[in-house]
Amino acid sequence: MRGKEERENMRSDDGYLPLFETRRERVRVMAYRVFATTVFVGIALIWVYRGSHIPGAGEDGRLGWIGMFGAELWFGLYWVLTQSLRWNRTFRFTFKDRLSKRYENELPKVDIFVCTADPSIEPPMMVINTVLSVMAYDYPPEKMSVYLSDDGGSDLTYYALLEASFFSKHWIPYCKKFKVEPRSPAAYFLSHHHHQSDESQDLASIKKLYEDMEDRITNAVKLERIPENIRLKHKGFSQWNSFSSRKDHDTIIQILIGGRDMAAKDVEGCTLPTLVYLAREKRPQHPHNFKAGAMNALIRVSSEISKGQIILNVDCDMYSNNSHSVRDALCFFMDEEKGHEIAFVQFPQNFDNVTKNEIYASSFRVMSDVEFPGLDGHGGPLYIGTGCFHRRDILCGAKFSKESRIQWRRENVGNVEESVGELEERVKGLASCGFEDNTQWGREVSLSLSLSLTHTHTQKGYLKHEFLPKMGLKYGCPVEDVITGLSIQCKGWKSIFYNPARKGFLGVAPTSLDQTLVQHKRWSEGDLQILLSKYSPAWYGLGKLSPCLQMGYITYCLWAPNCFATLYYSFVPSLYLLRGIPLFPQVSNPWFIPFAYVIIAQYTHSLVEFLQCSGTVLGWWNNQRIWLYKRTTSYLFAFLDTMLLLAGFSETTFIVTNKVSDPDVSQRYEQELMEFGSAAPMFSILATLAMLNLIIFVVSVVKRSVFGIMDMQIVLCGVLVLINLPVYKALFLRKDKGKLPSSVAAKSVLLGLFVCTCFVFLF
Ligand SMILES: O=c1ccn([C@@H]2O[C@H](COP(=O)(O)OP(=O)(O)O[C@H]3O[C@H](CO)[C@@H](O)[C@H](O)[C@H]3O)[C@@H](O)[C@H]2O)c(=O)[nH]1
Ligand SMILES: [Mn+2]
Repeated sequence: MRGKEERENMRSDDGYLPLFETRRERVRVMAYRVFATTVFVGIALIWVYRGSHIPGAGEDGRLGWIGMFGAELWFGLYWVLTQSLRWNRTFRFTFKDRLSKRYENELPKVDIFVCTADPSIEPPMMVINTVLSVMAYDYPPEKMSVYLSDDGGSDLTYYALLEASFFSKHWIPYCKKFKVEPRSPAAYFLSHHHHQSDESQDLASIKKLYEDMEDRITNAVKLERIPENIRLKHKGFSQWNSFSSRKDHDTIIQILIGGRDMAAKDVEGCTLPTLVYLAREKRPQHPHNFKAGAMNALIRVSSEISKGQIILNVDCDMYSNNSHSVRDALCFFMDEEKGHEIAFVQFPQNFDNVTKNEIYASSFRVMSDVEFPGLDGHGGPLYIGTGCFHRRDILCGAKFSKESRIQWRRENVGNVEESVGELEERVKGLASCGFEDNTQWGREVSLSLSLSLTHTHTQKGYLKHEFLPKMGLKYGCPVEDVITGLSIQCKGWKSIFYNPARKGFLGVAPTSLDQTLVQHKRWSEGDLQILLSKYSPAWYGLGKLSPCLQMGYITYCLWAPNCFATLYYSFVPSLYLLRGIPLFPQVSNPWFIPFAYVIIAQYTHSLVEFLQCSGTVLGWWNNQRIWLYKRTTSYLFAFLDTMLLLAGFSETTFIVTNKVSDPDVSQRYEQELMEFGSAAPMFSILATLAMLNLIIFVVSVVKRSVFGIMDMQIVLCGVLVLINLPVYKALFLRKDKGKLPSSVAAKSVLLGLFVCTCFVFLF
């Protein structure tokens, strides 16, 4: 691989060795650029053909033709945008040995934020496995603090964390002794069947401890309450005495390990990382701003307890799979030459429950292996929420200046005399829901919100805590992460994408079609809102981001509007087939060549790219299906909802993804059987489109002699039928609970027939 890549800064002239290295592909990128140019010529020829062959007024198919022209213009222009992601792939490599040689005694403090929101769909056992995995990082424990933000305000989650704090005293020394990977106990026990003999004794006993803890927690979860004896033993539970509901309660905070009192030691006598539970105050009349609100409360609370200069954020389902990730991230931040420009280091989102052929396209392979390295070549990837290291000062709004260098100092925060109890009382106010009124925290995303917010900085606590120019994560957008990262990059900061061979984080991907589509609706809706907001990469980013990075952002922001061209393509040519009106050139026509070339070249390229990202052929095919489904449902709904939001008829929501599923749903997931199981409106759209194409395909095959001239239209219709096979199965053949209900079957058949009949006879 090496010869083909250009390697930067191996060693500068003065003999200085950098902490990380950057490699850019050269040969491959050049080859790709040539290929892309030929595809572009093809696309341009298609446009020329469409533009020069529009049927005259009154002729059959004029409207349909103009629509095709519109769709192909859109597809072509969108394709141009996506080229930015493939133009300059860049890969990063770290030198952790150099880091420890130079800085082992001056490593900065790191605060780790884990967010959870609902114990019923984010089980406490999963949450504490994530917490334990990050507590066990290979990093000086006295410099590490782990905060769990619980938007569910659940005493069950709190109880689980309390149990985890005891278990960590055994788990962390065990991990260090045997250099365990991964350091999430559940994942470790699952993957470790073989082990050395001297380890097996220890393994058996630590496993026993874990399972006992698991029993206690799952029992409490089943009972939905904490056993009385435990409740009485730990004073922390008293904070739930005044609790009325998860939407209405005081701040609950508990420093379980550490803080001022560094007495907490593990069984080997080593210090443990600080561990804090936080459920910020919630009141029904106060918008809580979802994850962004939780993160901002964490930023403030941690600034009084530990004030780590580096902040790592993970979702509660994303355990650390690599105990060196903190050191990897620091290699970027602490690099003497380039480190001071870097605002955040984003790891890819990987999942440990993706099946071989990823039926819901949830592995994001191409995104992690192609698109994000591509963005990294233009100034840095997007911030995508979990698995991201930030510099605290920048996350809080620091401006970029070329000269500024970072001081990696260890600060002692607060008053050393203060007891843990006093400290807890003091920081409670920082997590109250009124704290941010009249401050710059999370300020405006424009849209509807911007008008109602004022920018005065008069609140006392605000000034007192020196948060004046600081802001944190942005509110009002369902993808708080992307918009926050964008605003940081617009200030001139760089970001880094780091994708090591041993994955940094592993999470839980959705296991049903419904969840996948809802998640993508949230994402595409949020991205579209960004495009229309004050921070639009198109306008606001002008001159602040490199043009290629702007294009990269816009590709994601245009997910939602993408629905129209795809919807059009997925039924209009088929309907015209029924009427015998051709919308594509015949095979014998020279204009057929650009169509054939673009389609074949693009699909071959996408397949090869997917295989190079270690996917399977069937996985690629499944990806195409989900691509179609997202565009015809999630994106459409996201577009409509955004319009309603703009018109002031709806509010931003955040539907948390379910991380547990019934055993039979899981079983079908393992078998890669698509899970429908409800009559959701999105499924009706999918089923109707599928039925429509099936009906037309059958009719046109039967009457093949009549329609023989329209090969491309038949092929398109046939491919749509082929890709929809799982839908037909779910409509008519399956008996299990994951099938489509018969009401959807009836509706889609009737609607399909109705549309076809109307089209043939009425127009
Ligand atoms: O009111 C809320 C809602 C969510 N969360 C947490 O936010 C995280 C992400 O939620 P999830 O339902 O898992 O959404 P995903 O679509 O998987 O999340 C991706 O997309 C989100 C933006 O849409 C980002 O916030 C996430 O970091 C990113 O991983 C989870 O840990 C939740 O517990 C909260 O803390 N408070
Ligand atoms: Mn998630």
